[in-house]
Amino acid sequence: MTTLLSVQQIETYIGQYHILQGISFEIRKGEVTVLLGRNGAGKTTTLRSLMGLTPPAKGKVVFNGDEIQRLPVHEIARRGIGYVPEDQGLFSGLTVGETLQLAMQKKDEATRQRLEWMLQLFPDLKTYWKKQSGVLSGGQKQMLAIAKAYLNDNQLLLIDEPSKGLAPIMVEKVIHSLREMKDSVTVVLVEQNFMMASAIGDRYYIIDDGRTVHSGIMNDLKHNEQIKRKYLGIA
Ligand SMILES: Nc1ncnc2c1ncn2[C@@H]1O[C@H](COP(=O)(O)OP(=O)(O)OP(=O)(O)O)[C@@H](O)[C@H]1O
Repeated sequence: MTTLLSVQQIETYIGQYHILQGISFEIRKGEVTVLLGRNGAGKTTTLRSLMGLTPPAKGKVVFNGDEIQRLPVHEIARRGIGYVPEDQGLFSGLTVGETLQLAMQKKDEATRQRLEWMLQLFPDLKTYWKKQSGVLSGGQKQMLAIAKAYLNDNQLLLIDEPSKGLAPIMVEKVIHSLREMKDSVTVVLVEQNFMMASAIGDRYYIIDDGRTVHSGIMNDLKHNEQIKRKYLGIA
Protein backbone atom coordinates (compact mmCIF):
# COMPACT_ATOMS: atom_id res chain seq x y z
CA MET A 1 0.00 0.00 0.00
CA THR A 2 1.28 3.53 -0.83
CA THR A 3 2.32 6.04 1.79
CA LEU A 4 0.36 9.27 1.34
CA LEU A 5 1.85 11.23 4.25
CA SER A 6 5.09 10.70 6.09
CA VAL A 7 5.74 12.64 9.28
CA GLN A 8 9.38 12.51 10.31
CA GLN A 9 10.50 13.60 13.78
CA ILE A 10 8.58 16.87 13.86
CA GLU A 11 9.13 19.26 16.75
CA THR A 12 6.80 22.21 17.38
CA TYR A 13 6.99 25.14 19.77
CA ILE A 14 4.05 27.25 20.90
CA GLY A 15 5.60 30.45 22.25
CA GLN A 16 8.50 29.23 24.38
CA TYR A 17 6.88 25.84 25.06
CA HIS A 18 8.38 22.82 23.34
CA ILE A 19 5.09 20.99 22.72
CA LEU A 20 5.96 18.38 20.10
CA GLN A 21 9.33 16.77 20.77
CA GLY A 22 9.51 14.06 18.13
CA ILE A 23 6.38 12.93 16.30
CA SER A 24 6.74 10.41 13.48
CA PHE A 25 4.16 8.38 11.59
CA GLU A 26 3.23 7.06 8.18
CA ILE A 27 -0.26 7.38 6.71
CA ARG A 28 -1.21 4.81 4.11
CA LYS A 29 -3.60 5.68 1.34
CA GLY A 30 -7.15 4.44 1.90
CA GLU A 31 -6.76 3.84 5.62
CA VAL A 32 -8.11 5.51 8.75
CA THR A 33 -5.23 6.17 11.15
CA VAL A 34 -6.12 7.22 14.68
CA LEU A 35 -3.92 9.37 16.91
CA LEU A 36 -4.53 8.38 20.52
CA GLY A 37 -3.22 9.71 23.81
CA ARG A 38 -4.20 11.39 27.03
CA ASN A 39 -5.49 14.97 27.31
CA GLY A 40 -2.70 17.40 26.56
CA ALA A 41 -0.48 14.76 24.91
CA GLY A 42 -0.11 16.81 21.71
CA LYS A 43 -2.66 15.33 19.30
CA THR A 44 -4.33 18.60 18.29
CA THR A 45 -0.96 20.32 17.97
CA THR A 46 0.14 17.49 15.67
CA LEU A 47 -2.81 18.07 13.30
CA ARG A 48 -2.23 21.84 13.43
CA SER A 49 1.45 21.32 12.65
CA LEU A 50 0.63 19.19 9.59
CA MET A 51 -1.75 21.91 8.38
CA GLY A 52 0.88 24.66 8.88
CA LEU A 53 -1.14 26.42 11.61
CA THR A 54 1.64 25.80 14.15
CA PRO A 55 4.47 24.94 11.75
CA PRO A 56 7.11 22.53 13.02
CA ALA A 57 10.53 24.02 13.83
CA LYS A 58 12.25 20.73 13.03
CA GLY A 59 11.52 17.55 11.09
CA LYS A 60 9.80 16.81 7.80
CA VAL A 61 6.22 16.38 6.58
CA VAL A 62 6.15 14.64 3.19
CA PHE A 63 2.82 14.59 1.35
CA ASN A 64 2.60 12.81 -1.99
CA GLY A 65 6.39 12.83 -2.18
CA ASP A 66 6.79 16.59 -1.55
CA GLU A 67 8.01 18.28 1.62
CA ILE A 68 5.26 20.59 2.88
CA GLN A 69 6.44 21.60 6.37
CA ARG A 70 7.47 25.08 5.26
CA LEU A 71 4.42 25.84 3.11
CA PRO A 72 1.71 28.31 4.15
CA VAL A 73 -1.66 26.95 5.30
CA HIS A 74 -3.55 27.86 2.10
CA GLU A 75 -0.95 26.04 -0.04
CA ILE A 76 -1.16 22.93 2.16
CA ALA A 77 -4.96 23.04 1.80
CA ARG A 78 -4.65 23.55 -1.96
CA ARG A 79 -2.54 20.41 -2.25
CA GLY A 80 -5.43 18.32 -0.97
CA ILE A 81 -5.42 18.23 2.82
CA GLY A 82 -8.71 19.12 4.56
CA TYR A 83 -8.93 19.95 8.26
CA VAL A 84 -11.91 19.59 10.59
CA PRO A 85 -10.87 21.31 13.84
CA GLU A 86 -12.14 20.32 17.26
CA ASP A 87 -14.39 23.41 17.42
CA GLN A 88 -15.60 22.61 13.87
CA GLY A 89 -14.53 26.00 12.49
CA LEU A 90 -18.03 27.09 11.40
CA PHE A 91 -19.40 30.63 11.15
CA SER A 92 -22.56 30.52 13.21
CA GLY A 93 -24.24 33.33 11.23
CA LEU A 94 -24.02 31.49 7.89
CA THR A 95 -26.72 29.06 6.84
CA VAL A 96 -25.90 25.43 6.06
CA GLY A 97 -26.26 26.19 2.34
CA GLU A 98 -24.05 29.28 2.49
CA THR A 99 -21.41 27.37 4.47
CA LEU A 100 -21.23 24.59 1.90
CA GLN A 101 -21.35 26.90 -1.12
CA LEU A 102 -18.61 29.14 0.29
CA ALA A 103 -16.45 26.11 1.04
CA MET A 104 -16.49 24.90 -2.57
CA GLN A 105 -13.10 25.64 -4.13
CA LYS A 106 -14.50 24.69 -7.55
CA LYS A 107 -18.04 24.63 -8.86
CA ASP A 108 -17.39 21.69 -11.20
CA GLU A 109 -19.40 18.53 -11.69
CA ALA A 110 -17.19 16.44 -9.38
CA THR A 111 -17.70 18.93 -6.51
CA ARG A 112 -21.44 18.99 -7.14
CA GLN A 113 -21.51 15.19 -7.01
CA ARG A 114 -19.60 15.17 -3.73
CA LEU A 115 -22.08 17.70 -2.32
CA GLU A 116 -25.00 15.54 -3.47
CA TRP A 117 -23.44 12.51 -1.79
CA MET A 118 -22.86 14.42 1.46
CA LEU A 119 -26.54 15.45 1.46
CA GLN A 120 -27.53 11.81 1.04
CA LEU A 121 -25.19 10.73 3.82
CA PHE A 122 -26.34 13.58 6.12
CA PRO A 123 -30.00 14.29 5.20
CA ASP A 124 -30.25 16.77 8.11
CA LEU A 125 -28.05 19.16 6.12
CA LYS A 126 -30.70 19.19 3.38
CA THR A 127 -33.52 19.65 5.89
CA TYR A 128 -31.74 22.56 7.59
CA TRP A 129 -30.23 24.04 4.39
CA LYS A 130 -31.61 27.49 5.18
CA LYS A 131 -30.94 27.40 8.93
CA GLN A 132 -27.97 29.23 10.43
CA SER A 133 -25.31 26.76 11.53
CA GLY A 134 -25.28 28.34 15.02
CA VAL A 135 -28.69 26.82 15.81
CA LEU A 136 -27.82 23.26 14.74
CA SER A 137 -27.28 20.50 17.30
CA GLY A 138 -23.72 19.43 18.11
CA GLY A 139 -24.06 16.37 15.87
CA GLN A 140 -25.45 18.38 12.96
CA LYS A 141 -22.59 20.88 13.27
CA GLN A 142 -20.13 18.00 13.16
CA MET A 143 -21.80 16.66 10.00
CA LEU A 144 -21.61 20.10 8.41
CA ALA A 145 -17.94 20.45 9.30
CA ILE A 146 -17.13 17.02 7.84
CA ALA A 147 -19.17 17.70 4.68
CA LYS A 148 -17.41 21.04 4.24
CA ALA A 149 -13.99 19.36 4.32
CA TYR A 150 -15.10 16.49 2.09
CA LEU A 151 -16.63 18.72 -0.62
CA ASN A 152 -13.32 19.61 -2.18
CA ASP A 153 -11.07 17.18 -3.91
CA ASN A 154 -9.08 16.39 -0.77
CA GLN A 155 -6.92 13.29 -0.62
CA LEU A 156 -6.46 13.49 3.12
CA LEU A 157 -8.77 14.66 5.90
CA LEU A 158 -7.47 15.53 9.37
CA ILE A 159 -10.39 15.27 11.79
CA ASP A 160 -10.06 16.32 15.43
CA GLU A 161 -12.28 14.52 17.96
CA PRO A 162 -15.51 14.31 15.99
CA SER A 163 -17.26 12.47 18.83
CA LYS A 164 -16.61 15.21 21.40
CA GLY A 165 -19.78 16.20 23.23
CA LEU A 166 -22.02 14.04 21.04
CA ALA A 167 -24.78 11.73 22.22
CA PRO A 168 -24.11 8.01 21.52
CA ILE A 169 -26.61 7.93 18.63
CA MET A 170 -24.78 10.81 16.93
CA VAL A 171 -21.44 9.09 17.51
CA GLU A 172 -22.89 6.08 15.64
CA LYS A 173 -23.87 8.35 12.75
CA VAL A 174 -20.40 9.86 12.55
CA ILE A 175 -18.86 6.36 12.61
CA HIS A 176 -21.19 5.30 9.80
CA SER A 177 -20.35 8.36 7.69
CA LEU A 178 -16.59 7.97 8.10
CA ARG A 179 -16.86 4.30 7.12
CA GLU A 180 -18.75 5.31 3.97
CA MET A 181 -16.16 7.97 3.12
CA LYS A 182 -13.25 5.57 3.52
CA ASP A 183 -13.35 4.41 -0.09
CA SER A 184 -12.66 7.88 -1.42
CA VAL A 185 -10.49 9.63 1.14
CA THR A 186 -7.69 8.84 3.59
CA VAL A 187 -8.32 9.95 7.16
CA VAL A 188 -6.19 10.90 10.18
CA LEU A 189 -8.43 11.00 13.20
CA VAL A 190 -7.76 12.30 16.69
CA GLU A 191 -10.15 10.48 18.98
CA GLN A 192 -10.46 10.04 22.76
CA ASN A 193 -13.53 7.83 22.48
CA PHE A 194 -11.91 4.39 22.23
CA MET A 195 -15.14 2.75 21.06
CA MET A 196 -15.21 5.08 18.06
CA ALA A 197 -11.46 4.89 17.45
CA SER A 198 -11.51 1.11 17.44
CA ALA A 199 -14.68 0.94 15.32
CA ILE A 200 -13.15 2.79 12.38
CA GLY A 201 -9.39 2.86 12.80
CA ASP A 202 -7.17 0.55 10.75
CA ARG A 203 -3.96 1.66 12.43
CA TYR A 204 -3.07 3.75 15.48
CA TYR A 205 -0.24 5.84 16.88
CA ILE A 206 -0.09 6.77 20.54
CA ILE A 207 1.23 10.22 21.44
CA ASP A 208 2.52 10.85 24.94
CA ASP A 209 4.21 14.05 26.14
CA GLY A 210 4.69 15.29 22.58
CA ARG A 211 6.26 12.08 21.26
CA THR A 212 4.96 9.09 19.33
CA VAL A 213 5.54 6.22 21.73
CA HIS A 214 3.67 3.26 20.29
CA SER A 215 1.92 2.18 17.09
CA GLY A 216 0.29 -0.79 15.47
CA ILE A 217 -2.83 -2.35 14.00
CA MET A 218 -6.05 -1.27 15.73
CA ASN A 219 -7.35 -4.84 16.03
CA ASP A 220 -4.29 -5.76 18.10
CA LEU A 221 -4.70 -2.77 20.42
CA LYS A 222 -8.27 -3.78 21.27
CA HIS A 223 -6.81 -6.73 23.20
CA ASN A 224 -3.65 -5.08 24.53
CA GLU A 225 -4.78 -4.16 28.05
CA GLN A 226 -1.26 -3.21 29.17
CA ILE A 227 -0.76 -0.51 26.50
CA LYS A 228 -4.31 0.81 26.91
CA ARG A 229 -3.78 1.14 30.65
CA LYS A 230 -0.30 2.67 30.37
CA TYR A 231 -0.96 5.33 27.75
CA LEU A 232 -4.72 5.78 27.51
CA GLY A 233 -5.79 5.22 31.11
CA ILE A 234 -8.33 2.59 30.03
CA ALA A 235 -8.46 -1.21 30.11
N1 LIG B 1 -1.63 28.16 22.80
C1 LIG B 1 -1.00 27.41 23.69
N2 LIG B 1 -0.17 27.95 24.61
C2 LIG B 1 0.51 27.17 25.52
N3 LIG B 1 0.39 25.85 25.58
C3 LIG B 1 -0.42 25.25 24.71
C4 LIG B 1 -1.17 25.98 23.71
N4 LIG B 1 -1.89 25.10 22.97
C5 LIG B 1 -1.62 23.88 23.49
N5 LIG B 1 -0.76 23.97 24.52
C6 LIG B 1 -0.25 22.86 25.36
O1 LIG B 1 0.28 21.89 24.49
C7 LIG B 1 0.04 20.59 25.01
C8 LIG B 1 -0.60 19.75 23.92
O2 LIG B 1 -1.91 20.26 23.65
P1 LIG B 1 -2.87 19.58 22.55
O3 LIG B 1 -4.11 20.38 22.49
O4 LIG B 1 -2.10 19.36 21.32
O5 LIG B 1 -3.14 18.17 23.25
P2 LIG B 1 -4.22 17.08 22.89
O6 LIG B 1 -3.52 15.77 22.96
O7 LIG B 1 -4.92 17.42 21.64
O8 LIG B 1 -5.20 17.19 24.13
P3 LIG B 1 -6.80 17.36 24.21
O9 LIG B 1 -7.33 16.03 23.94
O10 LIG B 1 -6.99 17.81 25.63
O11 LIG B 1 -7.18 18.41 23.18
C9 LIG B 1 -0.81 20.76 26.25
O12 LIG B 1 0.03 20.66 27.37
C10 LIG B 1 -1.36 22.14 26.11
O13 LIG B 1 -1.56 22.74 27.38
